Amino acid sequence: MEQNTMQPHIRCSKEVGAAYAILPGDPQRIDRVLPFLDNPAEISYNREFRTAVGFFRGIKVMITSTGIGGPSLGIAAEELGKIGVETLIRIGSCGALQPGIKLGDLIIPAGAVRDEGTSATYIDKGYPAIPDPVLMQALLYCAEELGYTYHCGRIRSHDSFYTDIESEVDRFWGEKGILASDMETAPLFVIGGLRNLKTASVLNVVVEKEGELEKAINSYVDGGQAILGGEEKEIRLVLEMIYYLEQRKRDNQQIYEE
Ligand SMILES: O=P(O)(O)O[C@H]1O[C@H](CO)[C@@H](O)[C@H]1O
Ligand SMILES: O=c1cc[nH]c(=O)[nH]1
Repeated sequence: MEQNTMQPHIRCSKEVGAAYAILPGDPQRIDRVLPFLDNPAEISYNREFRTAVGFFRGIKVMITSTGIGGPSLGIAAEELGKIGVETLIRIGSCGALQPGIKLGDLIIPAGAVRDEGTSATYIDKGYPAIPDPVLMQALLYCAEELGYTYHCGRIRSHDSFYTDIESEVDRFWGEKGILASDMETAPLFVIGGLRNLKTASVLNVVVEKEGELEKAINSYVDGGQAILGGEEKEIRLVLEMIYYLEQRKRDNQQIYEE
């Protein structure tokens, strides 16, 4: 498919001209990113895929929601790659699997257990679900600079919420040192690796370990303060990281040209 072809699901083409895409699951999270940007504009909304563009300190970014789960994340990531996006960073929510991780803390995944179906349709489970190392290093640096509480380590991406064994499964992975669960990070990392896209993820904790899942997610939707604070931090962190990367690129170019 030609790169400038209108993509069937995200309904965007190469005309957008952004190298960076920020990926919330929830289309409404885009409303909380737009106040950080200059000249923000929504450019498409089809199914769960809502896209807006804007500028952060002069850098063009697009924000595309991916919906819930690996299949729709996979469609969004593939179509974004086809229109020339090079770097995809998820801003998601997650449930903590370790004690001491609090609502609104940030998780920076260094890898993800591939406990979902989408990435398995691409390649054997032995293929690692890991972020781009440069992006991860930049996220850690910027989180330190911003003074945010974060936890970096392994997470798990899953496909189900309400099976009869959810709590046992969570306990199992918690005992293996897994920090948190979400549904899209592993397929994002795997598809990124296979398609030569740079990927990373930042997750906001919306359920504490063995917390009441439904109550906690209702509280997020209803505007729970700690959780919304975490969301604002993940947005700011990712934007600062994009700026930091662009500054570094510019400095390196200057050194090269001198
Ligand atoms: O808040 P988002 O980014 O959608 O992420 C999490 O929330 C959804 C489930 O409530 C899943 O998509 C999960 O990964
Ligand atoms: O356990 C959880 C909690 C929030 N979101 C998820 O994807 N999983």
